[in-house]
Amino acid sequence: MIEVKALVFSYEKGRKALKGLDFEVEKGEIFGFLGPNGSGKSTTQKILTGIQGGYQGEVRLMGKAPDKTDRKVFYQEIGVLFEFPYLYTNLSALDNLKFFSSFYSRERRRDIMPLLEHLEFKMDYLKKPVASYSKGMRQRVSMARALLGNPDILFLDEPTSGLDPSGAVLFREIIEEERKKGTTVFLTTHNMLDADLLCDRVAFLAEGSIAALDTPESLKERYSRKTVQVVYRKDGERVQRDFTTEELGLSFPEDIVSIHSQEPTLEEVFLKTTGRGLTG
Ligand SMILES: Nc1ncnc2c1ncn2[C@@H]1O[C@H](COP(=O)(O)OP(=O)(O)OP(=O)(O)O)[C@@H](O)[C@H]1O
Repeated sequence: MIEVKALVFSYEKGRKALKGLDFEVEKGEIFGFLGPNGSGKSTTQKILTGIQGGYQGEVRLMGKAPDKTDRKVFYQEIGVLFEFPYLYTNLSALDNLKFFSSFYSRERRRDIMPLLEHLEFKMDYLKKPVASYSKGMRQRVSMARALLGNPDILFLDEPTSGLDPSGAVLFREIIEEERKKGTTVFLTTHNMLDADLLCDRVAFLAEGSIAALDTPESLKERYSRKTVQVVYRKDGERVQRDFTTEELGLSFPEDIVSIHSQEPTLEEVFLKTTGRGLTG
């Protein structure tokens, strides 16, 4: 669905924002694109969605170069939820969605009301201006806008940002449902939990290059310390120590308080792979 080969892009001469990206995303895959500020996520997203041209290398979405294909057709095929607000804040959710809906063909267009209900949008706000909505409510309308045309590829930038925990769970369920229908999802995020729970594969981006690309499970296994943290009591004292599983044996002699396996989090793997945190 998405093919990227040797993608290089510079905003200024002699300074590459993207230094040769290679990756492919299969149909129906949820692909995570993770990186700290300034690593090149937005640039990649702009190129993939046809907003930015002038790159070197090859980019194909459904076999077509996004900056050179017929825009009218292309924008029917993709759905976009980007971080910057792209709703008319003086209009209501209903008017925004009616307006955006008019761009889609009858076959693609989804009914607005069931979509908003599914996103648990508070209906008493339906006709109030978006400017009066909370961040979570705006995010629901933005997601409705992204899904309105039943896209083949869904671009999501920090989809759960501004949502409370139950809203985040709902959004993850909805993203999963989309994937089950065969939608390909390109997810840009700092949120390691979203990446871990949702993504089939993730790419770690650092300074314009992909530092690692694999399933969350494989990445974590690769950096697993293969130790178990045991808290036990010895001579009345609480002791905490890491043991290999062999060391531990089955007949651990002490009075065990708790045992924790030492699987790294995706965040720790990111730090090890790129040498940087996700936030700076
Ligand atoms: N319009 C622009 N003109 C010049 N340089 C730019 C422009 N936009 C981005 N850059 C530079 O390109 C590099 C990649 O930026 P990009 O916005 O793609 O990163 P990002 O990973 O999306 O960051 P963030 O998480 O902050 O959105 C950075 O060094 C940035 O300063």
